[in-house]
Amino acid sequence: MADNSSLPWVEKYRPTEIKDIVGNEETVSRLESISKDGNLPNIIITGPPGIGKTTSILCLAAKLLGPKYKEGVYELNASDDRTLDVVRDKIKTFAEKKVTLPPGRHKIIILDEADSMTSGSQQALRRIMEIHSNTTRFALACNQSTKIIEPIQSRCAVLRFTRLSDSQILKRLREVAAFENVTYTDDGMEALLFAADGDMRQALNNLQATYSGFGHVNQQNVNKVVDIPHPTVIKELIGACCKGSFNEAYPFLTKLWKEGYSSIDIISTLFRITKIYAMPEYQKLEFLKEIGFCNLRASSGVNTLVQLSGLLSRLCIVSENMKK
Ligand SMILES: Nc1ncnc2c1ncn2[C@@H]1O[C@H](COP(=O)(O)OP(=O)(O)OP(=O)(O)O)[C@@H](O)[C@H]1O
Repeated sequence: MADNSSLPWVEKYRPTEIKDIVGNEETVSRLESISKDGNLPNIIITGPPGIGKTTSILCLAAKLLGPKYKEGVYELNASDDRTLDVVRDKIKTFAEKKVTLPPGRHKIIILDEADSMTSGSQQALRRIMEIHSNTTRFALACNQSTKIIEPIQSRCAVLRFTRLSDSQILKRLREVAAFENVTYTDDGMEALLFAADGDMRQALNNLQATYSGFGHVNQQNVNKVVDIPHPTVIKELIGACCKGSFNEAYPFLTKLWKEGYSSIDIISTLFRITKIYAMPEYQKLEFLKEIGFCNLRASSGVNTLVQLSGLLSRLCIVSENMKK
């Protein structure tokens, strides 16, 4: 057996069979039926990063082609050159190559992050797709299907993946932790889930980074590894705003600012924690509204400490008004 002890855990624990893919049950069951009847259409799998899109395609290709996988699959990753010439050249050459496959099976071309390809490359792809439809199928993974040109979209079955739930990620983290003899606390796992925000790759990477850096996974160690504003600091900040105390809230903001977090980092963590923070419904709605406006300004380029301070003051005013 190959020694895979030095592999990153995301690779070591990458599912090799469709049934082991966590979450997105409906889409995964469609892949399962494609793998059984063997009738693979051209497909686009779309959704946020780190949730199993590429893994699903690899599992499907392995199931469909079995021992012919090496000969019958051509994978071009985002890190490979995928300029117009390469698409015309390499992909076309593979599509034209004669490979003897089991009856009813097709060669498969896998393109990761297909939405990062230029529209010229995509146009070339579309032609190849058309010409070689008898022998070759395409499986494209992307974050945004809208960035794939219409003519390709209309030739493909589009399968959507969504972020994984905390409980789905937690179950997987526990399994991996057990295999790797990782000791952890519940708050350590919670911190991993919060930082991952539905991204399994991120969760596994942070689990491994925390364990290899500190030998134990607890909240404190996870927060040293993950690069998001410290949730405890944000909670304290929200608590101070709920009391209507700007003077108490402001030092938490300047602490995060000095640590180098951007407005968007701070606002998005503020948003996620406010959503689950225990406070009266009306106050939460007002907080979320203000955070939304601030996010709008920050994403249109107005991302100064003054803006964020203004947000704090508005949150405090909401809380003060509620006391009346
Ligand atoms: N649904 C899942 N079930 C089990 N493991 C998963 C799942 N999603 C992600 N992983 C783990 O995360 C790693 C990365 O997953 P994958 O490459 O499939 O993500 P992706 O959705 O294609 O992301 P990207 O859009 O960034 O390419 C896998 O090797 C696997 O270890």
